Amino acid sequence: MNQTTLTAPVARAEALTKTYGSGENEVAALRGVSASFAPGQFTAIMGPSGSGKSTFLYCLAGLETVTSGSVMIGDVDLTTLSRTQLTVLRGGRLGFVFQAFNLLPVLTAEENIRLTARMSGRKADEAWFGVLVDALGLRPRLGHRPSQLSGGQQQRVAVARALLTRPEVLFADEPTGNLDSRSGAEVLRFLRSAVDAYRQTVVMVTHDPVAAAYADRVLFLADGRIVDELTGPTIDAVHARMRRLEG
Ligand SMILES: Nc1ncnc2c1ncn2[C@@H]1O[C@H](COP(=O)(O)OP(=O)(O)OP(=O)(O)O)[C@@H](O)[C@H]1O
Repeated sequence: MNQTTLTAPVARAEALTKTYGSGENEVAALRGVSASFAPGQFTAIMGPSGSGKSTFLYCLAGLETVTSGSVMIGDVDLTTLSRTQLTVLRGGRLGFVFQAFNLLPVLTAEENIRLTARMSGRKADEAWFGVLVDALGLRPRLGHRPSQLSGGQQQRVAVARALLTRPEVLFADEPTGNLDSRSGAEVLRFLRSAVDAYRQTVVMVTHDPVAAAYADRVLFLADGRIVDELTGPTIDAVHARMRRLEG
C-alpha cells in the first residue's frame, strides 16, 4: 500500500448516477459510479465514446448536477450546495482546464492567468505566479493576447490560470485534444511535475493512451460504469485495455 492510499481522499464520488432527458429521450450517462481521488494522485479517465467520461468529470467538478449519489470535495458534499455556494467552492478549491482552452480573447496572457483568482476575490500569490509562469515558459508571452499565441501556449496559459489559486483538484477535459504531440507532451510533463513537486491532485479525461500513461492510474468507463482500473499505466497496457473495451 502506498502512502496516498492511507490519507483521506481529496475528492470522492459515491454511487453517482446522471440521467439526461426523460421518457423516450432518457439517457443514463452514469449508472452508479464510485471512486476516490487521493491527494497528489494523477488519475486519467478513459473509455469508449459516449461512455460517460465528460459527464463524470463535470459532475465531480460541480459543473453538472447529479441525478443521485454524492460528490465529496474534502468533507463537503457538492450535491447539497446552492448554486452560489457551489460557485464559491469551485472558484477557490477547484481548477479546470478544457480542450478548447477557454481563454478570454480581449485579455492578455497575464490577465487571463490572473482571471480566476481575481474573480474569486483572492489576492494572487506573486511568488507562485512567478513559479508557474517560468515553469510553463510563459514569461516572454505575458503581454500577448490568445490570438497571438500557439495552441500549446494558450493551453499553458489555461493551466497557469487553473493552478494560480492552488486548487485542491485540477480537472482537465481532454487538455491535449487540440494540440500537436509536442505541445501536448509539454502540457502533460508539466501536469506530471505539478503532481510530483507540489502534490497537485489531477483528474484528466483523455482519449489518448500516451496522455493516460502520464497518470498514476487509469479508470476505465464503459456504458456509465467503471469497469476497469490500471495503476502505473504504460501506453501498451492502456491500449490493450481500450482494445478490450472497444471490442
Ligand atoms: N447534455 C446532454 N443531453 C443529453 N444527453 C447527453 C448530454 N451530455 C451527454 N449526453 C449523453 O450521455 C452519454 C455520455 O456522454 P459523455 O459526453 O459523458 O461521454 P464521453 O465518454 O465523454 O464521450 P466522448 O468520448 O465522445 O466525449 C452519451 O450517450 C451522451 O450522448
